[in-house]
Amino acid sequence: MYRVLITDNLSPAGLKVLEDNPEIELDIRSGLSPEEVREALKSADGIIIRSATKLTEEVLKDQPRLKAIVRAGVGVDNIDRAAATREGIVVMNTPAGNTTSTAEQTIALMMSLARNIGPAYATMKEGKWERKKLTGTQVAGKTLAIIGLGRIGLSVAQRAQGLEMKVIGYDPFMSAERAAEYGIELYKEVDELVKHCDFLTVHTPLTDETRDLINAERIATMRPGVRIINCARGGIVNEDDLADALESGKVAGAACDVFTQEPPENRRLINAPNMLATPHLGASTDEAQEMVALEAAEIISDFLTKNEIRHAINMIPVSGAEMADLKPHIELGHRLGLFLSQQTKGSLKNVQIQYRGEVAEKQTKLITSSFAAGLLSNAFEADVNIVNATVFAKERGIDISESRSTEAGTLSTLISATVETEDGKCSAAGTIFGQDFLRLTKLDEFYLDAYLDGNLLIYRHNDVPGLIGYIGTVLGNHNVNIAHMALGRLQNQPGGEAIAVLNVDGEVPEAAIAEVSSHKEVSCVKLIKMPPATAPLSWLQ
Ligand SMILES: NC(=O)C1=CN([C@@H]2O[C@H](COP(=O)(O)OP(=O)(O)OC[C@H]3O[C@@H](n4cnc5c(N)ncnc54)[C@H](O)[C@@H]3O)[C@@H](O)[C@H]2O)C=CC1
Ligand SMILES: O=C(O)C(=O)COP(=O)(O)O
Repeated sequence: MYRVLITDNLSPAGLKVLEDNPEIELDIRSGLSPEEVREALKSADGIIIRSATKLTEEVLKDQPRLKAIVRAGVGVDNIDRAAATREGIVVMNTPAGNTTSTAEQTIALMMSLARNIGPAYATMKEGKWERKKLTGTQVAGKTLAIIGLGRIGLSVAQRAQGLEMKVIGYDPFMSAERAAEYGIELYKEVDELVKHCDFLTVHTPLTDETRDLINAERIATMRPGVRIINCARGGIVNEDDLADALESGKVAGAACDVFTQEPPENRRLINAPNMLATPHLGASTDEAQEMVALEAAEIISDFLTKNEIRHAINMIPVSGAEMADLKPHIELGHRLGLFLSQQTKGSLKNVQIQYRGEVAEKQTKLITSSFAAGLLSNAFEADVNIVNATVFAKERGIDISESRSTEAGTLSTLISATVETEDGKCSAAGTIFGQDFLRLTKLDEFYLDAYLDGNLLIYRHNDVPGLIGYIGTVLGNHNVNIAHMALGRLQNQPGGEAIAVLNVDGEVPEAAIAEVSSHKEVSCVKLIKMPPATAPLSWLQ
């Protein structure tokens, strides 16, 4: 049974999907302190949040059970993404469900600013009738500047065009041709754009580049009487600079749905003249909430029960069907990594992985991550998995590169890995027989056909008669049963160097290893421990 924690208000439609899933148990709590969220997460496989719950590094640290965070909405700035990745937790969101509602909120705020709806209502409540003072401005024929032409920005553009506004925009990731298809005149510089508008709205995420994007310097270059709207994230428009500009009258009106601190304790901006504020209501419609809740519920269920990764922020997305197809390859990658971690000595420098044949057409990045997880799994106390392994490798200066060729060799699929340490190089290659029989097909320069599970006794030897009998007798004397044996000869030639990989049942006593090593034709004896064939990866069930 998977346990899903929900700490923010989620629409009943989404809750029902989860309640109806027999594999999921819900833990719904709200108003938790960060410490309480941390405690509650200890017994959760996944969590669904909106913008109120803050998943900081402290909250996410040491949460071995937690596998996924789903944000029922767009913004993930309340989640420490780097910390989640390090802890091996997948972060996913529901990007499209609240686009229309947030665009409508932006238009509603723009119209309210244009027609002084806020002060008109407030003064009426006070018993006043101030018609002249509250004369507004028409939006038709005016220019709206949109910064950030993503889902919401474009949706605002379409609506504004319906209101007969001219729309200009800035987005470094949008081409002028594509902007033109939406009837938007694209500016190359934000500094130029802000000079040419009557209304300005921001629809970017909050990043290092967008923090304080609208500041005193840029406001100074704007048309007098410009009106500014922020329905994206607090901090994209500098709050103090906006308050100054409202007080001076340079900005005729501003509307914010989002704030650097929510709820805002600093009331200066809220109390500034001609300021309209709403408490982060962009996505708060029945329709948007139902859509994001349903999608969040599906995402967490499909992730936990089918390994599907949808709308991931810190990983490559993969559908359930793709994951089912990838599963044996991910297992093989992991086992090759685990195998090589025990074969090599000295600190790791770099790793090269080569994908050949059918596997080269798949999401090899995930297989590489899985290989890295296997390679590093014995090196860390923390759980190393497909989400965090390459981050750990990078942090340790281990360079992992991959190459692909769809041209098949003798095997239809082949994953080969070479690990270089300060002590030298070691390589191994593997394939999949049938659906999911994993095989080691090459070890250094020796071709063979060995299992990749259980206890493997490996030794190098000279290819002489009688050796197999000797090894069998030694192991037999120590009550060790041989389940499978694979031999590989250098260039497949008799009488030269050879390697043996023996699958043995149970442990091999030190004395047996010493006896095998003592044979004059034998060298490099090693016992490698692999998981049983039937043990799936804990993060891939
Ligand atoms: N008020 C509310 O309740 C809601 C707020 N939001 C917020 O609205 C914002 C936009 O959301 P979506 O349109 O869904 O995201 P999106 O990812 O579709 O669009 C963001 C756009 O910003 C652009 N961008 C990134 N850096 C930029 C920069 N430095 N300058 C100009 N453009 C830049 C990107 O190229 C992209 O086109 C997000 O911050 C999101 O958190 C979203 C939903 C509800
Ligand atoms: O989706 C977003 O980015 C939002 O800002 C909506 O936030 P909410 O889910 O309403 O707390």
